Amino acid sequence: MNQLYPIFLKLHELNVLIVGGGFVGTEKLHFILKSSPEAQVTVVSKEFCSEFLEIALAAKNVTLVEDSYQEKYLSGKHIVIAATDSKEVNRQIRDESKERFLLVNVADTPELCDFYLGGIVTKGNLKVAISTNGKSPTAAKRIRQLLEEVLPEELDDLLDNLNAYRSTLKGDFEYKVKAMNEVTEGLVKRVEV
Ligand SMILES: C[C@@]1(CC(=O)O)c2cc3[nH]c(cc4nc(cc5[nH]c(cc(n2)[C@H]1CCC(=O)O)[C@@](C)(CC(=O)O)[C@@H]5CCC(=O)O)C(CC(=O)O)=C4CCC(=O)O)c(CCC(=O)O)c3CC(=O)O
Ligand SMILES: NC(=O)C1=CN([C@@H]2O[C@H](COP(=O)(O)OP(=O)(O)OC[C@H]3O[C@@H](n4cnc5c(N)ncnc54)[C@H](O)[C@@H]3O)[C@@H](O)[C@H]2O)C=CC1
Repeated sequence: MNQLYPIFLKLHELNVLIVGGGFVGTEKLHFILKSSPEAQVTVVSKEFCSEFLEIALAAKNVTLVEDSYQEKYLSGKHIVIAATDSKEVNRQIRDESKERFLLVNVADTPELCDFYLGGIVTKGNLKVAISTNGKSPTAAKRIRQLLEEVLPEELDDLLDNLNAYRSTLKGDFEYKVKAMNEVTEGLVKRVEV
């Protein structure tokens, strides 16, 4: 059983540190920005690969620091992603993050992660996050691609309409729950064949 608990973070209001601007750092930044284009991210790396720079420089709130990792870079951060190619440096980042009670992801070592990044599908206001419990990141990618294709764009109109209806409802909480459940009943009804 997958016992991870997903939460939806306001990365445009939190400070993320990524250490390592190579292949893995690029992948992580790409998917963070795809889901949260205004995420506030600082990236510390000895060097940055060209794909990384392309993505980072086009983003709104990404700050680059060309340096070796030092503990001082944890200051003011909420979330840390260690993506260097050195196990020792990744371990140091993890240990120093834990001392500060920061949430940390070590891309190459699931056992050292407080959280995993997942496959993410966004359709307007709807967001679906996919986790395979670290069993197969490639499966998470494929399921993400599948859902991106099958979930209709109109789902966002549905959410807008439901939100408009919700704000017209007068009455107590119980009444609102009943009204919202009634109007959405058709969404989960099996189609009779
Ligand atoms: C545990 C986790 C920790 C974390 O990184 O957060 C982790 C760990 C590792 N990934 C590895 C490899 C690959 N990762 C991907 C892709 C993705 N990896 C992502 C998440 C996660 N990867 C977390 C678990 C998520 C879950 O529960 O499923 C995704 C979903 C999200 C994201 O990265 O943003 C993103 C797809 C995004 C998308 O497309 O939507 C591909 C495929 C590809 O790139 O095409 C490969 C190559 C093929 C393969 O190995 O499967 C390795 C081996 C490294 C080595 O051998 O050196 C490890 C380490 C290990 O498992 O030991
Ligand atoms: N979780 C995932 O999705 C995946 C994880 N991995 C693992 O991730 C690790 C990183 O691999 P790559 O990104 O391909 O390596 P890479 O060599 O492309 O990038 C490493 C980056 O870390 C930087 N760096 C190294 N030491 C540093 C230090 N002390 N301070 C700051 N920056 C430093 C380098 O300058 C470079 O930019 C590998 O151990 C690999 O096994 C690999 C593939 C997928």
